Amino acid sequence: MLSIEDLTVRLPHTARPAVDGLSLTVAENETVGLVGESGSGKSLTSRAVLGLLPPKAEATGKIMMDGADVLAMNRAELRQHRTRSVAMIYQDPRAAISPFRRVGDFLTETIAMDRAAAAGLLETVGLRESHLRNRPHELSGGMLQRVVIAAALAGRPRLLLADEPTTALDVTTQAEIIALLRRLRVPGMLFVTHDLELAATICDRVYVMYAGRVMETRPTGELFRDPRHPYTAGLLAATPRLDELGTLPPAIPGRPPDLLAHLPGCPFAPRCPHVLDSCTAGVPGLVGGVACLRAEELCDERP
Ligand SMILES: Nc1ncnc2c1ncn2[C@@H]1O[C@H](COP(=O)(O)OP(=O)(O)OP(=O)(O)O)[C@@H](O)[C@H]1O
Repeated sequence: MLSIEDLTVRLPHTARPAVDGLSLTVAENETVGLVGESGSGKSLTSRAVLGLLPPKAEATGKIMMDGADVLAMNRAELRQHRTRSVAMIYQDPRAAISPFRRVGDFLTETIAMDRAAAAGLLETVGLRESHLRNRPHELSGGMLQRVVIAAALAGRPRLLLADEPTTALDVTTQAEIIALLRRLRVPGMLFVTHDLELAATICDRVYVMYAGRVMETRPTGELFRDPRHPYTAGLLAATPRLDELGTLPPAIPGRPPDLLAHLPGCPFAPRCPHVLDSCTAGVPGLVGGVACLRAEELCDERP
């Protein structure tokens, strides 16, 4: 359904691309995660799929959605693409709806549907027809995210792009929204999050991204049982676990590089506990879903 091939996005006045040669696919009936720390290029990637890059950003590569290249679409094609083909839900639902408009007006005017259809959609996302009369401040963050999801579903999109859709919500509401997204069964979903654990609850496959590049991509279960890239292993080790409350997990030392840093070789090398001189000599390609020169050797060393 979605096939991104060698996508590179450069922003003005930067030393390296914010998205650097990224390839990714989402097949029919698949939920795919795009996971990484802040600044790794996840949001730019999902915005590129919508054809919504910042002004002056230069994108190369291909973003094929059901056979059509998003990067080559004209305005009319993009409009069609953004309603019928892909829809996006963002982190903050309050930013998506004007505080002065009633839910019903938002759905019927923005999305051009009648009230009966709007009421039907609200029901689909677990709200009632009476919520059509509410203004945003009368609803909780979770209810408002349901309204935004209803709006995203209106054009019956093939692909739902969910960019940190639960990050602004409390844990219980987060679980409800995840359950709703699973239940909706949109034909395909790209789920963007910094939270590897959360990705595991909903995604079939995960792409782990760092400094604009894919570090590791494998089916979710495998990635969790047996992370092969030192970055994935670091992210997993840094995730707080419910059964170990009270102890802080070890964070990956250092910080992700900014876009002004030149990065010869593996971008994770400066933070990697297994770095060798050869790691900075050239950029490692993805082999068996892992972009690490030492992946096999490290795997063999493990107990
Ligand atoms: N409009 C913009 N103008 C300038 N720089 C930008 C813009 N959008 C993103 N960037 C930069 O591009 C890089 C990738 O950003 P992006 O938002 O895609 O990362 P992310 O992984 O989604 O992180 P976060 O979770 O913090 O949003 C960052 O260094 C960011 O500062």
